[in-house]
Amino acid sequence: MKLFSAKQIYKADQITTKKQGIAGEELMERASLQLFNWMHLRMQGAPVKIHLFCGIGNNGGDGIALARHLLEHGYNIAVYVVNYSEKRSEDFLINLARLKERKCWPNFMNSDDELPVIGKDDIIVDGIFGIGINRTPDAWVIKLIQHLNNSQAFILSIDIPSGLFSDQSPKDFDAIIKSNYVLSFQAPKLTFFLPESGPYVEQWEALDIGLDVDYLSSTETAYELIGKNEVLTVYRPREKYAHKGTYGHVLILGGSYGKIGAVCLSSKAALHAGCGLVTAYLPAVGYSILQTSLPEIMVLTDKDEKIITDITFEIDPTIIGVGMGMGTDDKTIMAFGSFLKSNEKPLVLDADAINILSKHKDLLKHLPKDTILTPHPKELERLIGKWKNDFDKLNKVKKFSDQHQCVVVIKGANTIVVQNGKGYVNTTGNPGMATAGSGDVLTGIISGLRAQGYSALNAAVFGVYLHGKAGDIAVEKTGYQSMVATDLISNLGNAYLDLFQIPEQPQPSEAEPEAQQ
Ligand SMILES: NC(=O)C1=CN([C@@H]2O[C@H](COP(=O)(O)OP(=O)(O)OC[C@H]3O[C@@H](n4cnc5c(N)ncnc54)[C@H](OP(=O)(O)O)[C@@H]3O)[C@@H](O)[C@H]2O)[C@@H](O)CC1
Ligand SMILES: Nc1ncnc2c1ncn2[C@@H]1O[C@H](COP(=O)(O)OP(=O)(O)O)[C@@H](O)[C@H]1O
Ligand SMILES: [K+]
Repeated sequence: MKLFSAKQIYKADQITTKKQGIAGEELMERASLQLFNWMHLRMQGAPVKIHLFCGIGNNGGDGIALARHLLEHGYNIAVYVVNYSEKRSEDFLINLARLKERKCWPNFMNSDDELPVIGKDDIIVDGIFGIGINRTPDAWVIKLIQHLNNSQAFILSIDIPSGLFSDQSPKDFDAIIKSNYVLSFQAPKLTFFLPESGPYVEQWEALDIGLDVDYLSSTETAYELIGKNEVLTVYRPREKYAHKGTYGHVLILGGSYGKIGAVCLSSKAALHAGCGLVTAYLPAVGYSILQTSLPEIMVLTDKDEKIITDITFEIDPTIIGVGMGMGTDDKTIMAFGSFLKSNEKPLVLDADAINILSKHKDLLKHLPKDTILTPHPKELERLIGKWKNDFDKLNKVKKFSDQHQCVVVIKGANTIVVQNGKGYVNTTGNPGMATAGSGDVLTGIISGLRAQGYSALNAAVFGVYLHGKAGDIAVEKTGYQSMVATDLISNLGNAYLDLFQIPEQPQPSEAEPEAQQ
């Protein structure tokens, strides 16, 4: 699903009204009817108090139009106009007049007004600011936002939580509505998925308001949301006459004394991701551990007992995954440096391989094109330096990936894969995955996919999706706290199977007569 910028949404709005020959207020009417239908379906006329807080722009206009529909269906509403500017939008004014015609008089709130009492079982509709916010709100509006956040009432935001900017980071995090549910027009916004602003969106849903389909489908966006539909388009089916050579040979290179487990996890994950062969290359101490615990995996050892000191081998792998548990001993750095200078195989680099690159930036020029790097936030900071906020981080990563022609996997709650100036935002995964070794599993999965012939970008995007999906399936049996990295590997098969599961269709109830032929 495309993640449009505010500029693109305004453009879609313009093109839609022009092509469909409708006025802006008709589009607002469509939007507010969608909001109303969503609420009415769930509330079925329940007499719960609904407080609608509306700004003076089009987001407020949506709120005022929604208030009219709720009123006409007998809902118990209170409408407030948050009067933060004199510049009211035209469509807001049209809808305000329509509401007044129905004898509903909003409460006009100004800076020195008392804050309204809100019960914790009430519902708040947040239509204060939409994607048109362009500066930090005034202090009294921030006070109102805080008051709503502290009310414990359920908050339903129109389009975007008020105070969040769709394409940049807010400066004041006290000035943002903490939404329980966001009904976002046409598509969600990138900001819903970033670590700083994501916590303001508990749940979201996109409402189709019929924006021009040609514009939406032909417009390139800087970010895309990755779900099942998107990964199904890259999935490569297994062929009947295939043999293990068809699916590539992964070499997993890493480990040090006390961290052999990292190599075990990556190697096993690569195999479960479907590659034909896996060899692990690790310090001698790891030999028996690997051969005993993972009989399907071949092992090569360094001459050193505890660390990697020399990376040379006779085998011909399809792709090499490096860095898990490897350490940053001087001898390992030397070995990794000379390996990079002579290597021509595609690479997936994680953990200490990234840490070494961060300290020895001269080595970056030896990365083969399309190398995949999978840093967690600390490793990323070592690699690209500190960032001011999430948007600054994304821009820095795009620059780094362009400069070094690589794919960067920004790991986190919504992992984002970056290549060629575009970001792919993953939707699977859960906090149970914040556990030792889950990153090692991801490197293994991506390496396993790359070996099977997936492009670097597709291996990263699909690998991140499968990893998260395996976590989502695993958590149903383990719960968040007791999930461990091995559970991700055990559920990788289920994650593959889930790709082809069709959601169950609701069955007609027995009471309903069957349709006549
Ligand atoms: N195609 C779609 O998706 C459709 C979208 N629709 C809806 O339109 C919404 C966008 O509406 P919008 O452009 O009128 O902006 P909105 O967010 O209501 O802000 C109002 C104005 O306030 C101002 N302002 C900004 N920051 C401020 C601040 N801190 N303190 C004080 N003032 C501030 C600023 O004006 P300025 O003062 O800068 O001139 C701004 O213009 C969108 O989110 C969706 O709900 C639907 O109606 C149907 C189709
Ligand atoms: N809250 C979360 N939601 C979803 N995924 C998460 C969350 N926390 C961590 N993960 C995922 O778990 C993995 C952790 O990687 P990493 O920190 O490198 O672990 P390790 O070094 O222990 O192997 C990443 O793929 C990350 O995206
Ligand atoms: K809003």
